[in-house]
Amino acid sequence: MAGVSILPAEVLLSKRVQEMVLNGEEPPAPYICRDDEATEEDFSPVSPIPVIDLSLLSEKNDELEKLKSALSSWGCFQAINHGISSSFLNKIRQVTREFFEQPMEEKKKIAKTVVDFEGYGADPVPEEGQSLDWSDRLFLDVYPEDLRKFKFWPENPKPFRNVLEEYTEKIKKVTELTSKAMARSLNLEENCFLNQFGERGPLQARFNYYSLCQRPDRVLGLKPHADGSGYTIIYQDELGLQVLKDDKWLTVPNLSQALLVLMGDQMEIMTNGIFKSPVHRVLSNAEKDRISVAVFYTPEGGREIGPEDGLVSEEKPQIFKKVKGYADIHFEYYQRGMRALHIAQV
Ligand SMILES: O=C(O)CCC(=O)C(=O)O
Ligand SMILES: [Fe+2]
Repeated sequence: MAGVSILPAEVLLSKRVQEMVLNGEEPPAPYICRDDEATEEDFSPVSPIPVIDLSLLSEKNDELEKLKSALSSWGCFQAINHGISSSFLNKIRQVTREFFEQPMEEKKKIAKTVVDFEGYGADPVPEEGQSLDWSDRLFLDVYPEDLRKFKFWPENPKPFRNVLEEYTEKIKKVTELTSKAMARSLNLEENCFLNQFGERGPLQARFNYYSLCQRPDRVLGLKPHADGSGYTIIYQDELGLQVLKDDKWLTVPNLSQALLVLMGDQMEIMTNGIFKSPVHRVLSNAEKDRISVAVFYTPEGGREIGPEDGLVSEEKPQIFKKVKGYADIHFEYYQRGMRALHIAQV
């Protein structure tokens, strides 16, 4: 292979993918993670991920049943009528795109190091042998408000900060509505999941920029993983996200008004395995760049979470035990390219 890179991941991760693309560089070896011939499957038609109308979930009706079925089989659904207008979603899209379009010097004002989480850059360096993602990120803690570190919030584009503050408030409402509806769909007291998350259950926003790639058959925008969150709410502006279902990669449709609600491992634990935390990944694309904004909703770190009592019985034995600090354990495994859910198994 021409131009095999001997640069260690630390060095590569201190350089932005967007810079390499602008310089016309081919993906260096640590990014190469695919030599399969999966490209035909890659561009398979979008899949029938259930669409749930959040405005219909306040009553007991078919929509609740649909929600339960979606989360038990797919582990995700496309939420519509979630209370965030398309014009506001457009604003989030615009400030995200404008942020990444700025010159590198501007973005580097809020650069993170390769060991940090918050700020602009790449994920922390994974364990040796793990491939790198063909994407750049801006990661920010957005809730609770007193945990915001404004030194990492972009000053430009100017509206970024206000738009993100408003988006956080709106997403917080979506999590309240969704958490209650999920509980009711399982015949549980509606606040049970919210109580497990805790009042200060954090929201973290990850703005992802997936640059064009001339070798989409060799790299991934984001490697296969399941989220360590309670659940994650994703806005995307182009196709690329795929969910693994019955051993097949299925593309999440790009509905302009929808938000994808995707279960993380901690909801799988809290529902005693009824809701599934799906493995997902993001493809690279040679023709269209892509942004997504993923907001992770996670139980407070110091709290013990576990299966709801109402979901455990003689017929449905407890399959997960109570765990604390799961997100950190998840991350350690993620860095090794592994899932962590087994550590919570009984
Ligand atoms: O970019 C996406 O659509 C998904 C992002 C994602 O899975 C993540 O940030 O964990
Ligand atoms: Fe994810």
